[in-house]
Amino acid sequence: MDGVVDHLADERNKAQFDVEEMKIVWAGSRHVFELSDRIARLVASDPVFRKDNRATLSRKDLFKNTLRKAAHAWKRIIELRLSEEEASKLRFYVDEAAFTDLHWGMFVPAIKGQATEEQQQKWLPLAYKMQIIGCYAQTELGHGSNVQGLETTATFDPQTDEFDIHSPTLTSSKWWPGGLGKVSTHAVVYARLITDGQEHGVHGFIVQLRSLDDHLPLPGITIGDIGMKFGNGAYNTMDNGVTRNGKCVRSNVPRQLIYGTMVFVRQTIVSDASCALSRAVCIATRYSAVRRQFGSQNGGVETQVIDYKTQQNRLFPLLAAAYAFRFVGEWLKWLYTDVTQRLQANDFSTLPEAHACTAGLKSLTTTFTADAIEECRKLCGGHGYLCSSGLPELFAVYVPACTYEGDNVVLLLQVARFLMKTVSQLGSEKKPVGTTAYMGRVEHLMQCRCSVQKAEDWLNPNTILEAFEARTARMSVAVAQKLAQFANPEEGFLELSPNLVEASVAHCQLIVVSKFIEKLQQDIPGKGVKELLGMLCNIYALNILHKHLGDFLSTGSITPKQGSLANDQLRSLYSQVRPNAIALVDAFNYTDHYLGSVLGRYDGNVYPKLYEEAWKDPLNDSVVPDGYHEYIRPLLKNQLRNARL
Ligand SMILES: CCCCCCCCCC/C=C\CCCCCCCC(=O)SCCNC(=O)CCNC(=O)[C@H](O)C(C)(C)COP(=O)(O)OP(=O)(O)OC[C@H]1O[C@@H](n2cnc3c(N)ncnc32)[C@H](O)[C@@H]1OP(=O)(O)O
Ligand SMILES: Cc1cc2nc3c(=O)[nH]c(=O)nc-3n(C[C@H](O)[C@H](O)[C@H](O)COP(=O)(O)OP(=O)(O)OC[C@H]3O[C@@H](n4cnc5c(N)ncnc54)[C@H](O)[C@@H]3O)c2cc1C
Repeated sequence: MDGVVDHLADERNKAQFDVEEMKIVWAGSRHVFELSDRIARLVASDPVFRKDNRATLSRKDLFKNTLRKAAHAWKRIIELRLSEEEASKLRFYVDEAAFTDLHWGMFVPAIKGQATEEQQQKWLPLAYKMQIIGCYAQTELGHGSNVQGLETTATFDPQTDEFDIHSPTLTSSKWWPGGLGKVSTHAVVYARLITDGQEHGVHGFIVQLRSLDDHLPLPGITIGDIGMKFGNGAYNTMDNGVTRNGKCVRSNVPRQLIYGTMVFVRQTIVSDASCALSRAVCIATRYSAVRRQFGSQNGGVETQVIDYKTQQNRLFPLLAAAYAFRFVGEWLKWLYTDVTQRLQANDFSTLPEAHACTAGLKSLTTTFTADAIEECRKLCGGHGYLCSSGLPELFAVYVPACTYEGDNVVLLLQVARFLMKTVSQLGSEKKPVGTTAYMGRVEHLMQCRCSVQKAEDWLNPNTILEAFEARTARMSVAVAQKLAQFANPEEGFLELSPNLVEASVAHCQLIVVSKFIEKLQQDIPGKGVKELLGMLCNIYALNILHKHLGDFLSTGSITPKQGSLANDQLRSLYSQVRPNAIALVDAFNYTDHYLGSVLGRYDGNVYPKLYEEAWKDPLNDSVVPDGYHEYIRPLLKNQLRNARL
């Protein structure tokens, strides 16, 4: 910040905690912090990675621009001999959805997780060196959620020792896979395996799509892009493909390993939610401290909008959620590592819980984050609607996360099945463990009473936990009892699906709250860091309690008076967090390049930069617009003539 006026300096001076230590907590470790910081600066200082007005580029220019950046990123990765961790951070900070996300995020993990040793030895070195580019081709025009309903077939031909991959209908065309449309040379294609005329369910097959010489589709394969998507720039940097297939190579793995890839990808999506959410919150918080409206006394300065309690009530729960999602993401990563080690040893016992946790938390965090980005846009008033705020593009890129890698409602229904199974096994030999261990105390949770008598009693983590556990246990048992009244359980499941989804949401919220509380039990160094995190944890939990008061009251988990005290405590927490708000978003350590927002600039110098940015719009290239002579001038002349008549 040398030589630059910091308009947010007063705000930064108010902080009551050690921001540098909080940066380490946010990053996860000093090593990750230092690595991220170095790579973020490297990307920000490279002119090729500049984010040149993506919103105003044509689809073709946008796409070519993305190819250019992806090629440059790879060049830098090779030149600088970056490690896998550094390379992945570099792609993250380049911040442009591209085929590489799918190559590294799905194609490589699918091979690692599902291919045999021999197949890995053949394909992984090629993929690691990007001598082939891969995508993940599961979804078809006719089926996405219903994986068992996929129509593409893979028929083994013993004569040629090959699989014949066939899309027999229009609806069996692979439709949506990222990177497939224009770039990928290979794909992991999901198809129904047929051998000796017998079906063996859906499996993944590595298929070469394009020639490695001239990039033309191989014989029998038709490929293209599926067309423009939501938002002008945004996700349109990505080619999403449609293809109908011919022949291929081979694979045959247990079904559970296919599941392992989905568990992995959903886990990364949860971590990504905390990134997208913190980015939007950083923009809205900094701008809320810069923006002033009303409240001027005797010609003095007006009130910073961040000081309005309504602004705090909308913004601070989002800030708290960013931290909450960060910590639950860390835990989920641990869970994934654990389940992977078990799968490798043929132990599938923890897979159902890992599936329920990743599916549920993917759903909870992406739904919340998509809504929160839009809320941040509104928190920035009119200027939030400008592309230069960074928020419209962030929303457009982010919102499909509610759909891809499993529609969020479909995923919550998976959690519901797991919950119902857990409830049905209560009282049997099989004791609930892990995230459902609380169900083991169901008798207590069905009748316990919340002890809160005054607002501060809500600061006790055990009180919060028990209220959340009681709410979830009671909702789950109530819906299980209703289900039991149906002669046909599947019919009951369909009929009661809205209640089941609500119970699943409650269960997932409980996981996030409990993982935040567990985080606070760790040794966290730095002046005031733990205290601030404690406040954020309480805001996260009490805001949910306030927003879902109906659940807590209807299950009798708390009384109306206790609900009202929780809200009083929330307001008090907002006042305590307020002086720390800017420092709490500084702890994300985002560069201005990554934020891509005039409103969220580190130095808070918003107005001159907004003005400058506006003049860069191509519409301002000429003072008199194109079309004046054709459409405006004749109109004005006609009006003149009419007026004279
Ligand atoms: C690229 C990496 C992502 C990085 C994120 C960061 C992003 C940053 C920038 C963003 C920019 C670009 C990135 C773009 C990324 C886009 C990626 C998108 C990729 C895709 O969308 S790929 C397609 C994904 N498709 C789905 O997820 C389909 C959803 N459907 C299903 O998962 C399932 O079929 C189901 C609905 C869950 C189940 O259906 P069904 O009832 O038919 O059940 P099954 O017969 O299949 O199963 C029965 C049995 O199995 C259990 N089970 C199901 N799934 C799993 C699992 N995953 N793991 C473990 N167990 C599973 C199920 O519970 C049943 O058990 P039971 O018999 O009851 O005991
Ligand atoms: C940007 C983007 C990128 C993608 N990338 C890839 C990729 O790389 N590879 C790939 O293979 N796929 C990809 N997809 C596809 C994606 O995985 C699917 O779109 C997703 O799984 C949802 O499936 P669907 O489209 O069939 O939705 P549908 O299942 O048709 O959903 C439509 C509606 O029906 C509801 N619904 C469906 N089933 C049920 C049920 N059982 N009970 C209650 N309600 C139900 C849903 O909640 C939703 O409201 C991508 C999609 C997008 C948007």
